[in-house]
Amino acid sequence: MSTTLLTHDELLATRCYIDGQWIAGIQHFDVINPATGAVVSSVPLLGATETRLAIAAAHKAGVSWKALPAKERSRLLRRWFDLVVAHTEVLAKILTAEMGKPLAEARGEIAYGASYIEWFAEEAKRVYGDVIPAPQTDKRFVVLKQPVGVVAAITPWNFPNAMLARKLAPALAAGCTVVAKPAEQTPLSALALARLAELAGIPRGVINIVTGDPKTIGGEMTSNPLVRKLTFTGSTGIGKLLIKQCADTVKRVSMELGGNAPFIVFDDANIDAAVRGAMDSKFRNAGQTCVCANRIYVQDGVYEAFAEKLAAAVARLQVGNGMDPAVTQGPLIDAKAVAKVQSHISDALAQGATLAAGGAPHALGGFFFEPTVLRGVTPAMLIAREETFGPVAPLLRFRDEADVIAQANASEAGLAAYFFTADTARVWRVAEALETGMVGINTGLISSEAVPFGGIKQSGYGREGSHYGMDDYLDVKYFCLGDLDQDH
Ligand SMILES: NC(=O)C1=CN([C@@H]2O[C@H](COP(=O)(O)OP(=O)(O)OC[C@H]3O[C@@H](n4cnc5c(N)ncnc54)[C@H](OP(=O)(O)O)[C@@H]3O)[C@@H](O)[C@H]2O)C=CC1
Ligand SMILES: O=C(O)CCCC(=O)O
Repeated sequence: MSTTLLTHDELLATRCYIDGQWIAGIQHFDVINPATGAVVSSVPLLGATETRLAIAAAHKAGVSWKALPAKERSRLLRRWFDLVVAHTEVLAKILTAEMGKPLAEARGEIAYGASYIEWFAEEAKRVYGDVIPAPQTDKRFVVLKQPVGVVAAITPWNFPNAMLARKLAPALAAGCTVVAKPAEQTPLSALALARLAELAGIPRGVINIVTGDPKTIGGEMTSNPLVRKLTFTGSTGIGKLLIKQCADTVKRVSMELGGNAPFIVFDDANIDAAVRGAMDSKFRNAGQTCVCANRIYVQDGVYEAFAEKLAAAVARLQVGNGMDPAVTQGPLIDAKAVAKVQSHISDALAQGATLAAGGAPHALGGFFFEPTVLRGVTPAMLIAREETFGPVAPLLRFRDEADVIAQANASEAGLAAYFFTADTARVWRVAEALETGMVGINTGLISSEAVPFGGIKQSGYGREGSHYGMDDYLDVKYFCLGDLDQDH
């Protein structure tokens, strides 16, 4: 593909994207770099009126978008994928500037987000129906899959590119059109993705991005009858609110909500591998990931060795501005996030836990926090009950398999779980017993475009990625063909 690449300034948005137009808006809000406090850009503060216009545009565009041959939608998605990959460096810099994660992780996120676009460009061509053998000879039963229609998408700040890409790509592949609201802290990655979609030739109105007030935008998205589906990634509290708001118009809903992942290290585990897994799972994105290890259970026999090795690995993390190539942990997203981490640590220390590493705001100030390891954590402590969403590894001790499974499952959340063991019989037993949508076995990294990402219990429903990910954007229709030959 020989397209001239857009520059950083050309991809750094100041406007929203509605019906193929870049809208300036009357009021604006600043996007702040969490590492420096500097203003990265300013984007429109839009509300219900503009959201309604975007929904109408998506509805209109849906007529021709769903009528395109799947192969043509696939071709456009593939072109978009190529453009995203070609712009990796610029997109990663915008992402790090607005969100704070280290540049290497931001590059990884761009590749990860793009992988969903590539995957669903391929899946677009494979939306198969079904023919069901009928119990009567004069009937035929046929099942067809059709796009849901207009989709509203609300995404969080922790993966501002990938969380949107993995909603947009299957929706578009299925023949749906989308109105998306990115998090206020990180709208720039979303708008940059839309700019590249425009460049790829995805028609006007198919993707619309609205930035601004969450309550009024969310209110319009959930009440407007033209919206047939809401897909949300974010906190469990806001997810529950949006489910209630969608009830009046009976919209289909997908929810990727908070987790409280147990990470279990059995006596027979390879301890070095378990430490690597814990570093990946706990400290990726400074612990601001819904699938992060949140409760690390270590069996009696290896507790001391694991705690020592984990504390040593944590001490090697380099905290600082994510733009610096040496940095491996950026700032937290905001002051509220720092306060939550501090409150979890204080509560644990007050109840008898001890520090094996870190434990305080980082000397750099701002939203930087020391990577922390807490020993002697118990199930009663706040840190074991709530999602911390920060760089703190709480170590709990356990006796045996039955004990740890009971503790791991004693949570309202059910997103991800991890365990490390060398015992193959235990692999099946524990994987089946854990009450989560995803289980990592001898690994701390489970995400891929090829797998169904999602939770059970209060972590939500719906799946993103893999062929299951298409189902969230398709309605099933059944045809009953009767009286095949009326003369007989
Ligand atoms: N599952 C996950 O991946 C995530 C989990 N979390 C959890 O949630 C905690 C709080 O993070 P936070 O950013 O406040 O998460 P939120 O759930 O508040 O934010 C996620 C998205 O929802 C939007 N939103 C907020 N309120 C409304 C509303 N009333 N109607 C419609 N949309 C709304 C936000 O918009 P705006 O930014 O404009 O407020 C953002 O786009 C974290 O500490 C973490 O525990 C957070 C992010 C992701
Ligand atoms: O935190 C999330 O919401 C998603 C985590 C990123 C991933 O691994 O897919």
